[in-house]
Amino acid sequence: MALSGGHKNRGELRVHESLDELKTDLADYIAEISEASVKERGVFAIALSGGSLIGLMGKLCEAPYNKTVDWSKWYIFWADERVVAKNHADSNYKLAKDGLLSKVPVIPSHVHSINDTVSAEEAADEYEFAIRQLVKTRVVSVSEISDCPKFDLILLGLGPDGHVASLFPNHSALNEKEEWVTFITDSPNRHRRGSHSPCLLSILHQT
Ligand SMILES: O=C(O)[C@H](O)[C@@H](O)[C@H](O)[C@H](O)COP(=O)(O)O
Repeated sequence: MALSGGHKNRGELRVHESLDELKTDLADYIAEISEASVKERGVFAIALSGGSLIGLMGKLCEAPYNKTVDWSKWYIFWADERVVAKNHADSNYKLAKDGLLSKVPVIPSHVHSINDTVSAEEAADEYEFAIRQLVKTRVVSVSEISDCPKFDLILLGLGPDGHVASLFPNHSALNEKEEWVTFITDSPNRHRRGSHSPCLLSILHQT
């Protein structure tokens, strides 16, 4: 693994020689952050996205992580979700459930998926409300400089055009300042995944 970067406060860039090395490093990294959060706050709040991420997290389902990670302290959220049923092939919840959550002992009530039985607008409002409640009880921390939620870890893939979650470069959704969760009606992602997944929900604010 090569490390580069070094810009103050810009984080660290890790370049891996192989997919296997990347998967191991990612599992180690997540396990480390989880342990530190549980030690400091008693819980670990993680937000997932879709794409290749869940496949890359696969080692967490294997030894030693499946036994050493304190799964009972995990609270799981989605950085973005498609407006499809939870059992639809395009659902980011289904992706995570099949590839990770059904294979480790997370507590079902700690899995905060987006409601697929109401309209997308209602689901966004409901999700924001749920996060606000969990900020109040400090399951999700709060930013020191605003009232925005601060997850212990947000894992995002990066699309070829630079999009993360369902936030695309220059999209008007990037100007949203008030809502924590929003319904994006004209996401370019719909063209990538086909007409079954026209819209997405994204958590916008994290400081
Ligand atoms: O719902 C989605 O499509 C994802 O949340 C999306 O934001 C993904 O993370 C990026 O498109 C990167 O995808 P890859 O990891 O497959 O490159």
